[in-house]
Amino acid sequence: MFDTALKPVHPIDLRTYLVADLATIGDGDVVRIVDEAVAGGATTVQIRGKLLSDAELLRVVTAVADRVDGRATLLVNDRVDVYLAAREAGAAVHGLHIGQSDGGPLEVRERIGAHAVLGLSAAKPEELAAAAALRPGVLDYLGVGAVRATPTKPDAPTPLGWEGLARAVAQAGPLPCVAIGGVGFGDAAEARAAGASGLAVVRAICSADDPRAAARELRDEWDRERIPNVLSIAGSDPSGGAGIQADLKSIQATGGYGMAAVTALTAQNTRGVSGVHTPPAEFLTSQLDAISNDVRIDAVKIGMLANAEVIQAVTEWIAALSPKPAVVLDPVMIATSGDRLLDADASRALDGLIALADVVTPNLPELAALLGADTASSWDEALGQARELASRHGVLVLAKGGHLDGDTAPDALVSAGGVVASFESPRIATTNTHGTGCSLSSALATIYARTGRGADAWTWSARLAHEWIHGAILAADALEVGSGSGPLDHAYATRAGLAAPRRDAELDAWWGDVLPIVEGIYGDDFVASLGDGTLDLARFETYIAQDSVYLFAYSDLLARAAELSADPAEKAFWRASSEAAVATEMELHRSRGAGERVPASPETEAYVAHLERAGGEHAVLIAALLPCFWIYEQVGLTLASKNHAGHPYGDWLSTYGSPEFTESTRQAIELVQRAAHRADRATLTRMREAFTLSSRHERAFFAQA
Ligand SMILES: Nc1ncnc2c1ncn2[C@@H]1O[C@H](COP(=O)(O)OP(=O)(O)OP(=O)(O)O)[C@@H](O)[C@H]1O
Ligand SMILES: Cc1ncc(CO)c(N)n1
Ligand SMILES: [Mg+2]
Repeated sequence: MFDTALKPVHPIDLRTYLVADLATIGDGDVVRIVDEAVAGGATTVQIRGKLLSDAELLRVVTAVADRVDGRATLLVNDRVDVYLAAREAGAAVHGLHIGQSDGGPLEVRERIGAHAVLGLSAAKPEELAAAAALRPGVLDYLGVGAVRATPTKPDAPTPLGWEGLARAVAQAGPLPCVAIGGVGFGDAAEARAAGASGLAVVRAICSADDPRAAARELRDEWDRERIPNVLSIAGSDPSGGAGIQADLKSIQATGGYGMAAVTALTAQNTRGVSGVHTPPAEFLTSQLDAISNDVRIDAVKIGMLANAEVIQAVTEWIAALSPKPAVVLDPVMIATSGDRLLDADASRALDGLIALADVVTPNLPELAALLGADTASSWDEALGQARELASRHGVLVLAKGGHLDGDTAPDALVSAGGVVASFESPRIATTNTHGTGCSLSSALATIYARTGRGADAWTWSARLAHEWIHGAILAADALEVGSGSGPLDHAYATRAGLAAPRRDAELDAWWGDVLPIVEGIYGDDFVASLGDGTLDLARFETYIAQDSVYLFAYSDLLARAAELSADPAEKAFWRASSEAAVATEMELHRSRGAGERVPASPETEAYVAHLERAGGEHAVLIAALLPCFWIYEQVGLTLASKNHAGHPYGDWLSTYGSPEFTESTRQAIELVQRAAHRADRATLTRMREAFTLSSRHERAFFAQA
């Protein structure tokens, strides 16, 4: 028997929400359809029977509840009496979903008690604001739509579209929202980008020949974070610091399933390479065929290739793959020890393989060798060479500055058009950097395969890979491997988790949560046209006027973060950020002659209200403040390459694409990360929710213009 008095332990799972609409199902077998859908992965089921009498609906609900028996959240549409009667009868039914006209949520909540689930349909700004203003515990979620015009809800107001959904989700405040109305297969990415917590479908499952397969497909699409299968094609380094050994550790550490085909065997340790044995290239082809004949390959990382025959074998095998996986080529030529790992005459053969890669990750000597040029002596020179290589092969180049001296270790993602994004971090004073390049390229391939979608996926993946490798190098000195240039600690995040709950991966996970929302921001025409300068000036001024209102409130909240900070250095950072926010705002608006302050829009009000709500608790407040740094920095970095003299919005692009803003973002990330280390589980959950909510508000803020 299912105890409906107990609220589901976890918040309601809206990911794959089936509306079993009896009018659509007609004389189909609703119990079978629901049972199949739940078996396929439907997480919540709503029984809707507009034309049935209470008695008829009760019979259906009871029958479905008996079959589902708590394997999914079961809700009744509209009919409070039917829900209460079913619960009285001990049926496994959790609650209700009501419309705007079905009596207010407060009365319904009174009648069904605190533990039942209650969802409400909402779409218009006033409906959303009213729902968000209710005290916690009245509503559990909102059904927001119709996203598209749909025959099953002919009386719905004009469709929201995806940007309308994003605005609605932001105005819903802390309430999770399920997107409904004309949505189905292929919509998960957009719905996630809008900040929704799931997709509600009618026909996609009710009218499917195979409801289980339909539900499974919707669920898999929503859970897009598959574990990617990543294949390393590289050499063996028995000391474990580089080659396939490092690749497998890196792939696993960054969320993939690692496989490896061996191109060459080296006799190697932390002091150098004492021998190389390269089996016949035909045997490599046998290894590769064994994999591609059996395993879905999501990404390939190519490392040491040894000679021209091996390069040819790999080129032919990659060219024949269909569908083509993401390909990262680490052009390994010289080991950290200086020993050659690629025959001198083989560099030319590499050109054919580079053309098949998505990203090439040369260090400075390799970059020069690929161009037949001298090794760059400065970072700017290296960037020029990277751009040359990118345009020659139509490939992205992740130029690595590890070999430079100086107090930072810069990396940069470069395309034929120039620098797409750069990632600076302090150079770590250690000699244990054996295999950093192998590890970085494997991490990049894996993170891309795990999270990559859309135009800037390589940028985010490169950023996450860069942050991951930084942690692995920082942790290297704790290892005791060899007397030369030692390896990294690829397992640092997991190892740390074993000892004390270090949560470096925590913010990676938070960023993963909001990645789709950030992608949505890139997809909105406001940001795209801001970047290429075609944005209508009036729209930009609307945005800037609201930004002025927001920055004033935001600077107060940064000052509050300073007050709440215990650590003097942290206090100083938030206070400086508060002053910078006002200064930025004054500068941007003064230079544009913005008039007096305009009243706050609903989006601005909702965002500031959210930050105010977070303002009581230091850790939650700084988590809520972080997206304004991090998302603006990402947008700024991504648009930076579109900046030029005379760009109509060059001031905005320069502000948010500047190294100073990147540095303050990095500091803000570190401070929130530190607070996350100290937080207990409940606080961490509140921090993560605040971070996600702010990200939604960021998207709505851009979209309002
Ligand atoms: N001392 C350091 N401090 C911080 N980051 C570093 C340091 N050395 C290397 N890195 C980073 O490690 C990554 C690999 O860069 P590097 O130039 O070492 O590649 P590589 O020479 O191909 O490495 P290897 O050939 O040993 O695998 C880059 O992201 C770089 O910024
Ligand atoms: C096998 C192998 N591949 C790559 C490198 C590059 O570091 C290395 N040292 N050894
Ligand atoms: Mg290397």
